[in-house]
Order: sequence, then structure tokens, then C-alpha cells
Amino acid sequence: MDYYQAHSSFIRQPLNHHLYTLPPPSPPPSHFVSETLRTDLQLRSETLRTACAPGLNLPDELSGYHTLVPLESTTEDRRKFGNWHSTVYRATGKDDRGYALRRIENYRLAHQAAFSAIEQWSRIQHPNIVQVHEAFTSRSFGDNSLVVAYTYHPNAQTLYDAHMKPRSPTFQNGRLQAVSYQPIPERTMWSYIIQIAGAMKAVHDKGLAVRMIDVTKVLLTGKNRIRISSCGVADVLTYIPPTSSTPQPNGAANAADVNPRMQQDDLSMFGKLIFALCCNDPLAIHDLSAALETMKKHYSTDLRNVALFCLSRPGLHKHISQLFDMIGSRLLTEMDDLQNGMDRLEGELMSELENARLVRLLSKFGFINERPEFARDARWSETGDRYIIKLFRDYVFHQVDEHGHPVVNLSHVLACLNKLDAGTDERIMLVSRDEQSLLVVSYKDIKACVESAFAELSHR
Ligand SMILES: Nc1ncnc2c1ncn2[C@@H]1O[C@H](COP(=O)(O)OP(=O)(O)OP(=O)(O)O)[C@@H](O)[C@H]1O
Repeated sequence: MDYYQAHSSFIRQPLNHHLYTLPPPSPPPSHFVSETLRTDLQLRSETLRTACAPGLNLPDELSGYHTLVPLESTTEDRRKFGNWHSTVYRATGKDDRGYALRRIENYRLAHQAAFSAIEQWSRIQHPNIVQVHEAFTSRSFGDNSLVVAYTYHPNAQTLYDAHMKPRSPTFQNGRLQAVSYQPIPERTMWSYIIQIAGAMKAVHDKGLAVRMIDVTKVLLTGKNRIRISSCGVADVLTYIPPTSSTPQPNGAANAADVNPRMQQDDLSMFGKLIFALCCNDPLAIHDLSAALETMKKHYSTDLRNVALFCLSRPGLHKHISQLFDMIGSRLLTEMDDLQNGMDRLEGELMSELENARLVRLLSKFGFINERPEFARDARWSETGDRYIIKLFRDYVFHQVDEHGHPVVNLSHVLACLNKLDAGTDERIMLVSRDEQSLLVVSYKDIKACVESAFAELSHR
């Protein structure tokens, strides 16, 4: 006979939604947090776990990083980082986190001091800069490679890929139609400008220069969230050791030594990037008057002025801080958007908060039930609080239907656990496996049993 005939068909209890905390009333729409946050996060975590296609002949291990997966084609259409061939790989670090490893092929380290810029970069933590971790050389790829490790942002796209890459035609009404060009909205452009300018200012204030501001090197890592990638590589590649007679023109070994011209170059690269994005053409500034005409069609004079300021002739007083005077109240719009984004995220977090409660509860069950050291100690598992918990566990998870088949009903589990966590006065009947004893207890009682059994374990 089924040991749980007494509950052979339990009453289906709807989820008690009042036991969940409701998110605050409709958070305002946000420029930053994705509408489909859950899907986005799930896709990111899936990407983190994808394995590499076999046959790529990649090293198994590289200075503590393993499971390398190339993030771009390693065969055809190989683009270059300056004059060097470069490839970005996703890898897992010693701490089990994801890293992006940028490998520069055929690089010979002549001076260990070339890495000192990486140390400076690794100390810069900024929300719009992909964090630099370390750099090392390696022969594991069969050549002399320089490898720089960055934080990995799953499913990040370069601004080029996100906005400018030609899209393949799609089927519409049974016909292949070219995807029409959609200019980036002005508000998004301001947001990008503010984020990049903020990152540049942080870098310049530290006496460094970004040196690589390009649509293929700025990553979109979330909705309208961008980060400058590849920082530090140019400093290592172009390092020139100081000599007693000449100041360092390029070497970034020392913050104070960075040539202010590089910071001016950053500003003009920034100007080129703004034109490229607004005109949907990476080489837009090659024909400046045409580029200005195109910009006029879709963007305000203020935006054009910011781009022109960046491109203007370098000068002693030209500085990234001046850009913020030109941005003016748009900074406030950006702050509003960010705060709306925070509200929305908090709302999302509220509804996920309940999961943590239930996991905590289930973990306590895991600690209490079936402890091997008490297997022969019937006084532990078959008496008092622990016995009630054991019967409750059967009630929640081990019920069978009239045919003796396991009842697998998640809403029953959730409802029971929520009531237990809330410690309601509702009472249930628990039946022993041999059906010899029946106990009527409230969730409140069971909650007290769980707390005391757990406390007893923790203080042993
Ligand atoms: N830190 C990172 N996290 C996640 N993805 C990254 C990271 N850095 C780079 N990537 C991805 O790696 C790929 C290659 O990056 P890379 O900078 O080489 O861009 P690219 O478009 O191939 O430019 P290039 O012309 O220099 O080859 C891009 O798809 C980019 O999104």
C-alpha cells in the first residue's frame, strides 16, 4: 500500500502571492536596463559556458587560463591591431571567472619595463573601461605572443558590429528586402559621448592616454552601456626605453612621462568616432564637409560642435574637461536615465529576492535531513523537531498519487516552502511512512523546528 495514501491527492494550493514581495509600482522606462533583462542575463550565462569547436589547436592552458574560445575568426579576414595580428579569446581564469585574452602575434618583449603601463592600467577601475588585469608573453601558441587579460563581458559587441556592420537582407512579405539604415538616436549618441568622455577623463587624470578609441574597440556590454576595450596594449607595443638624454616620447612606463600629445590624439580619435557613428561610416572624416552635411540631417548643432571640438587643432588648453562644459544639461538627462535604470533593476531584484529565501530554506533541509553521522542515532532523526521536519519533507517532496506515481508539482513545493518561510498558522496533517502516526502541525511549528534543528547543528 502506498505509504502516503492519506494524502493520495493533495489539494492543489495556488501560489500564495501575498507571500512574495511585489516590486515597486511600474518603474519608469529606462535607457539602460534591458526590457528583457532575464533573457539577456540567461544568454550571457549560456555564452560563458559554450565550449570551443574542436580542431582549433589552441593551448590547453596559458598562464593559469584555460578553455580558450576565439571570439573572432582565426582564419579568414584577419584584421590587424596597428601593425600586429591580434586575436581575442574568451578564457576561464584560476578564479573560475571569464576573461578576454587579447593575443598579439609575433611580439618579442625587449624590455620588461614595457609592462609597467599594464600595472598602471590594472589600477584604473572605471565603469566605461574594460578592466585590465595583467599581461604576459607566451610561446604556447607556437610563436612569441603578447597576451593581455581583460574582464570578459559575455555577448559584448563592438560599436561597429552593433551599429555599422552591413546587415544581410531579410524576408518581408515573401521578398528579400535590404535592411534600411537607422541612424543612432541623438539621445543614445549623447549617452555614448558622456560615457567615453568620462572614461577618457579618468584616464587622462591618471596621466595615461587611451590610445585606441575606435568603433571596433569600444564595446557595447548592455543596453546603451559602453566600455573602452584594449587599453594598455598600445603602451606595451610602442614602448621605448628612456635614455638619459631623451625624454620618453612613447613609453608609458611612468604616468608623468606620458606625452600630452597622446591625450590630444585621444581627443581627435574621439572626434573621428563621433563622426563615424553619426555618418555610419568609419572613414567619415576623410570628407569632412560631406560628413558635416550628413550630420546636419540627423543631429543637433551641439552634437556637431562637440565632434568638431574633438577634431580641432591640438592646443595647450584643449582638454577633455572642456567637453563637459559643452555637454551641459545633457549630463543631467544621463543621470536621470541611470537612476531610472537603477529603479528598474531594484524592481527586478525584488522579485528575485524570493528565490534566495527558498534556497536558504532548502539548504537548511539539506543540512538537517539524512545526516550520515546520525544514521544510526534514531534519537536524532526519528524524534522531536527532526522527525517533524522529516515528515514535512515527505509531505512536500515525496507524495504519490493514487497509482503510486511520484507527484512532481513545483507549485505545491513553492507554496509549502513559502508558507513555511512565512511561518503561517495554517495547519497540515503529516503522516508517518508506516502510517502509524498522524501529526497535525502548523507551518509556524514546523518553522520553529527547522530553526532549532539548524541552530543545534550550527552550535555542535
Ligand atoms: N572584454 C571583452 N569581453 C567580451 N568580448 C570581447 C572583449 N574584448 C573583445 N571582445 C570581442 O572580441 C571580438 C574581437 O575583438 P576585436 O577588438 O579584435 O574586434 P574586431 O572587430 O575584430 O577588430 P579588429 O579589427 O581589431 O580585429 C569582438 O567581437 C569583441 O566584441
